[in-house]
Amino acid sequence: MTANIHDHRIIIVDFGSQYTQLIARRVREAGVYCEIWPWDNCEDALNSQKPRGIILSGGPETVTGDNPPRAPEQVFNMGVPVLGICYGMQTMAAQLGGEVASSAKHEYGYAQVRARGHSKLLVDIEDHVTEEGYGLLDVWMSHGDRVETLPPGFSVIAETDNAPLAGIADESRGFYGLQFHPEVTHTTQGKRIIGRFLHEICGCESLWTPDNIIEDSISAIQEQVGEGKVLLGLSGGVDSSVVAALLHRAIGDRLTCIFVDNGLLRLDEGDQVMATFARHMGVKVIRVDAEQRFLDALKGETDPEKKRKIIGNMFIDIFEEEAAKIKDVDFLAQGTIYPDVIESAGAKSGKAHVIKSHHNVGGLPDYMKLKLVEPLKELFKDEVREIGVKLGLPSEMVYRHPFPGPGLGVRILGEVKKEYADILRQADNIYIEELYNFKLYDEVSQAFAVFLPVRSVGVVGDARRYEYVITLRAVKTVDFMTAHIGHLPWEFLEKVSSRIINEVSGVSRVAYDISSKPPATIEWE
Ligand SMILES: Nc1ncnc2c1ncn2[C@@H]1O[C@H](COP(=O)(O)OP(=O)(O)OP(=O)(O)O)[C@@H](O)[C@H]1O
Ligand SMILES: O=c1[nH]c(=O)c2[nH+]cn([C@@H]3O[C@H](COP(=O)(O)O)[C@@H](O)[C@H]3O)c2[nH]1
Ligand SMILES: NC(=O)CC[C@H](N)C(=O)O
Ligand SMILES: [Mg+2]
Repeated sequence: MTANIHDHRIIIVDFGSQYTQLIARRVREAGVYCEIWPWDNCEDALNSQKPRGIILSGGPETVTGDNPPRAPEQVFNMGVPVLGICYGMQTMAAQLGGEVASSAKHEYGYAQVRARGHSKLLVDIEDHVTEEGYGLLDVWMSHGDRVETLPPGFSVIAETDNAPLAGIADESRGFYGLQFHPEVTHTTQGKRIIGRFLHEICGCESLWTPDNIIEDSISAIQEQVGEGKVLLGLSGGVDSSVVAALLHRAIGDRLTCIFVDNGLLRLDEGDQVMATFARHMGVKVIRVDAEQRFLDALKGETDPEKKRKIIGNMFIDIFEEEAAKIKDVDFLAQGTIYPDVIESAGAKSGKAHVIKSHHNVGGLPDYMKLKLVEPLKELFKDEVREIGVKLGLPSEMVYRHPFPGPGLGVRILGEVKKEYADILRQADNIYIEELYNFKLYDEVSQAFAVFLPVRSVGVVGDARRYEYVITLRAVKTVDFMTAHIGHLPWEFLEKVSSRIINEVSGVSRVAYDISSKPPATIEWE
């Protein structure tokens, strides 16, 4: 590799836009590494990281309010190009001597922008061309304020009827502002505009590719770990599996994985994890069969929160016991990914995080003195998946729906019993198998069956049946914080229902969960 993949980097200064992560996604997709830093805590990062360009995000505040968020002055003194988007453009204009005002005309949604002049940013990028030869862009807007007077040195590069200054630039300094949002897909030329800024204006090369990411993380791990030994909790989920594959490449048999079979896994999951990692990839995996311990600990407990705590604590106990058996472990690896980092740093840290802390290995006590190895902490989930495939993991594993650490424990309502877990495993397996058969698995974000410990009357072969209920759940979501129900076709649901009732003894009825989140959650407990 000639240049280091982190050398060509962009810093995104976050003013609290809902789309800041999307900006980062677009920059990464264009092959350029970037980090998001909040506007009031980005100065050290700007000084130490030497970005090749800076993007100022949008945000909910108004530039004309009292004490509005500001970009640190150094943003404009570093000699690198700056792209301000929406609030980012407004604050750039205000800070550099222009004027911004709240407008009576708000623009939300679709708008058509006329490109003016021939700015480096927009030239030859257009959806349509007017008779006079102006380029027209179909864009997405979301603002109430607008730039009224240009700062000295700036000219207009785009306009709409409502915002005569919809794009501004001082090309001699490489400063650009866009009132519309190039990061959203509704702005059809958005990718090209961002690519233009990164490659032609900032001079960034596309170094952020899966192969380079892998090569770079491997050398980073080797440097950090030296001759040390690493322990990893392997669940068979996407993140820990990719960490295992990376660490295995980096340090070979100095990696030990611990896979805990808690009796709350999906059908044959334990065997699959062992087959993939231990047999095919040659990774050292210790399988701890702890089904009975988990079932004993859960016996009689019906409260969802208490069940989660019992499961989480048992994971930690088992981890500690196993770690103590291995000599000289110095590091503990975790599958922390970039959204976890952003969420825990941001003001709205929380929900997703609290949920995960129930079972996460992050709860290990301090006295273990293990240092953390987190090779995925700069990556988004889709980047993690891409490098997983490159590392040779089976794509069914990499593109699997997420599976919560407490597993079937939160999908068996009330008390957990082995009998219930066995029924649920079979029903869930039929559901997932048919999702693949009908090519619907990738159409939903997460799908699973739930066991309801109530009985319902049925009739089979003229005989009465009085058995349990299985509910099917499927959701579509981007971030799992909110979710729509999956619209699965009736013929599919009919097939799954009939197979479950016919093939799984102990089930007399199948229902479909039609609750979105909020107000329901994705898991039932
Ligand atoms: N059965 C298990 N055995 C060992 N470690 C586990 C087990 N279940 C969870 N863990 C640990 O807890 C971490 C968090 O679990 P989580 O489900 O969030 O991530 P994941 O399983 O790696 O990926 P995914 O989100 O795709 O399921 C895992 O990365 C793993 O280190
Ligand atoms: O690793 C995890 N440990 C947990 O304790 C946990 N609880 C819920 N989930 C997953 O998080 C997403 C949102 O779930 P909820 O809407 O039920 O909160 C869904 O994807 C859930 O499967 C968990 N994941
Ligand atoms: N999306 C934005 O960045 C909005 C900026 C500012 N709050 C406005 O309404 O104009
Ligand atoms: Mg998991």
